[in-house]
Amino acid sequence: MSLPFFATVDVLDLLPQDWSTHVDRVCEQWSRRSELHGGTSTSLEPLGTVIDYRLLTGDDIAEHLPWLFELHRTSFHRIAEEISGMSLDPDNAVTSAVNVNILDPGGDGYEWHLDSNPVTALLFLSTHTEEDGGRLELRPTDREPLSVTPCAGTLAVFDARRCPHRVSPPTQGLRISAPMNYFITGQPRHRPDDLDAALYNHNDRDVRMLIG
Ligand SMILES: O=C(O)CCC(=O)C(=O)O
Ligand SMILES: [Fe+2]
Repeated sequence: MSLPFFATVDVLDLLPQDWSTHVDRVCEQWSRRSELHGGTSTSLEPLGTVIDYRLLTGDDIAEHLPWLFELHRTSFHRIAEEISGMSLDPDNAVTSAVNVNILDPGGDGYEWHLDSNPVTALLFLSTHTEEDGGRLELRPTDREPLSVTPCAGTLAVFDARRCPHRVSPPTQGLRISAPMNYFITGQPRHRPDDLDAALYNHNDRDVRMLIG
C-alpha cells in the first residue's frame, strides 16, 4: 500500500468556458442517491458502515457532459501517462470509466477504500477551504498521510489501487469531483464482481464497451 506517484495539475484551461454551470445543471437534474457499504471487496470500512452520496455514472456523463467523457480519453489520458510514467489505456466500460461524485454537506462522505484500477485521475469540480471538510485523504504506508483541499480545475493523479483513500465529510458547500479510471497497457484488468453492484446499486454488470 505504497504511493509511487501522486501529482496535481491545473487543467482549468482544458475545460469548456461554461463548465461550472453545465456541471451544476447536470448534477441537479441527473444525479442519483447511492450508498457505500462497508464490507464490499474494495471498501476498508467495517461491515455495517453506510455512507451516503450522489453520483453520475459514465452513461450519464457520456450523454450529458460529453466534454468530460472525451477529456478522460484524450488530454487527461496523456497527463495520467506522463505522471505515472506508464503506458495506460482508458477504462472502456462506459459506466465506470468516468463518474461524478456529489457530496452534500452535513452527512455525505466517501468511504476509505482502494480502487480496483491501478491509476486514477481525479478532477476536482468544486473549490473548498480547509475548514469546509471534503478533503481527499490518502494514507500511503511508506510516507506521511496526504490531505488535499479540493480546488476546481485541478486534476490529481495517483495509484489508488495500492493507497487507501477517502473523502472527509464536507461541512459546507456541495463537493463535486470526477474520478476517472486507467489501466496499465498489456496488464490484465481485474474488476471485482461485486463492485458495480456496490457502486451503482444494480446487479447487471455493465455491458456497454467502447472500442479500443
Ligand atoms: O470523489 C473523490 O474525491 C474520491 C472518490 C474516489 O476515490 C472514487 O470514486 O474512487
Ligand atoms: Fe477511489
